[in-house]
Amino acid sequence: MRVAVGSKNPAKINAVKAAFMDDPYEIVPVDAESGVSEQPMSDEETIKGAVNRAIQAAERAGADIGIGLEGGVQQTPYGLMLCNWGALAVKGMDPIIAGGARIPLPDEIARQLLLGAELGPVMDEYAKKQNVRKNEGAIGIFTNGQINRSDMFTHVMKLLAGQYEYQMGQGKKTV
Ligand SMILES: O=P(O)(O)OP(=O)(O)OP(=O)(O)OC[C@H]1O[C@@H](n2cnc3c(O)ncnc32)[C@H](O)[C@@H]1O
Ligand SMILES: [Mg+2]
Repeated sequence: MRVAVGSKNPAKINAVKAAFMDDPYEIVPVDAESGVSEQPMSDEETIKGAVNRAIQAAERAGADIGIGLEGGVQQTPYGLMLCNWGALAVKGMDPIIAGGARIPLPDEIARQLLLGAELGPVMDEYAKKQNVRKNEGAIGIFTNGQINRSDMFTHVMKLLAGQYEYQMGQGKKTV
């Protein structure tokens, strides 16, 4: 079964591989547009990005299942939180969604995002590293390496794959 992932980011692709490890699955990374801003600023926008990527990835790769993983931030009374969402799309079914772990961003990072900067470059400058977004991610830096971006997306992927299996088991039909 072909599983298309709407991203070429290794932190995301590794997470999809971890959830669809078994033989019948072939993982196909493809470029897909999120259709939302480069830096989504709410859960709603981030979910929309994940769903758009999932649908487009499945279409572009002619795959049975499309996966979209999207990172963003959400303002809360406790600070600007990192938020991450995943979507799994199968033709004829409503997209399945699942959210990732969240932590507040330090004020110094939040301030820059609220002024319009993107988290990727802000994190590289802060950590004095390159491509943090493709490696440990902001979540890896701010959890002292306890949970990296791939771990976090792996959890999201298990939430997606598990809901998909459950719905299939309940006899939900695809058209
Ligand atoms: O190639 P794609 O799949 O687009 O992967 P990406 O790393 O750009 O990831 P997203 O588009 O999902 O994330 C939206 C923005 O937030 C940044 N971002 C999200 N989570 C991050 C993290 O954990 N560490 C660093 N940057 C992150 C990312 O660089 C983008 O600017
Ligand atoms: Mg991006």
